[in-house]
Amino acid sequence: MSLQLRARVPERDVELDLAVAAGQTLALIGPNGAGKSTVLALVAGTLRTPRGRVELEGRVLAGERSWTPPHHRRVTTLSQDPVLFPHLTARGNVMFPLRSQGMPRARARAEAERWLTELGLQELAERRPAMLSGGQAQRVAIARALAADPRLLLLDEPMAALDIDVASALREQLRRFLTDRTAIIVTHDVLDALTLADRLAVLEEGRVIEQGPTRELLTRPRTSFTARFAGLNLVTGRWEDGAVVLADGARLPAPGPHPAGRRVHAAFRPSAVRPASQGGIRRTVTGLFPHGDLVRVRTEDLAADLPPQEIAELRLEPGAAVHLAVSGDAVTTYEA
Ligand SMILES: Nc1ncnc2c1ncn2[C@@H]1O[C@H](COP(=O)(O)OP(=O)(O)OP(=O)(O)O)[C@@H](O)[C@H]1O
Repeated sequence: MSLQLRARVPERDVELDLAVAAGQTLALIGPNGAGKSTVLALVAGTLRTPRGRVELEGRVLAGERSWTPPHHRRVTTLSQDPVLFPHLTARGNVMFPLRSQGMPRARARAEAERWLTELGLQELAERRPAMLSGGQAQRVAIARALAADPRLLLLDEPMAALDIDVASALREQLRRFLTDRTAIIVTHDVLDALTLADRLAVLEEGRVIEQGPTRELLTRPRTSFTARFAGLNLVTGRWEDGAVVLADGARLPAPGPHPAGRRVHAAFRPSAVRPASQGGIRRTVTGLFPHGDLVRVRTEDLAADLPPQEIAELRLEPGAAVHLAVSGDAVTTYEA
């Protein structure tokens, strides 16, 4: 393992045990206040706790008797808001960490040029941050972060402030750069997790509630937060004769088989859920939300994506009862 973190921060009710293998990217996801920023702060060294241990590439950065200050950790943070030096040009910003590491000026300049070119910024090398767009400034920040050759890169929602097209281009560039680097990314975006992260850790109330390979977790989620992040419905029940029987007795026909009576999860997309004239799963509508050219109908625990015409015909509105059916071949089942 390249990074190992084991820490308790009692004043935040956070207790974590996380590891990232060398060359891998771990995505941290979870609701507000789950502890994601706390992890980044512990690793970057901006938060110190007596009950914590952080090891990077076999070196103890924080332990009972040792402490490496943030600027000696070779850990670089890239946040949503690129913090560039306003008085330096784009090139000057990228050169800065290299010069601080003692690199001679001419070599630092050549290195900076190389990274600016990698990120398609060669034309903007002379510009100061005030003359750059948000996306350009973020690319300069990435060039600066990568030029410093960190042992670990911490990405704190790096695309959150950018518009969709810019974010998508930048995500692709980050994907290339992260291929063999060790990194942690905090994100609320499933695309970031899918394209950038080898593994996913789900945090809730200061604890890791689920972790594993990204694709595995996003196709077979085990918690409602992960399912929602993956855009899936998740229900749990007992397996009986080709169906998952939910707590309220509703039957969800699904592919198996599983041992009779075994507790199983069933995951399926909201687009696989249809209104049923009768029978099916009876639920109450809790909210309606625009979703592309469809409307996402939310109930207590299930979501269905339906055309607006159908919403009107069925008079679906918050508080209305609805019967739902799920096409069995769209359901994935796995043991709980
Ligand atoms: N400076 C602080 N002092 C004390 N408690 C804090 C501080 N910062 C955060 N906390 C608490 O620590 C817990 C974890 O917060 P943290 O900021 O790590 O969550 P997060 O997952 O990053 O949330 P968000 O998605 O809102 O950024 C929360 O209960 C929060 O209230």
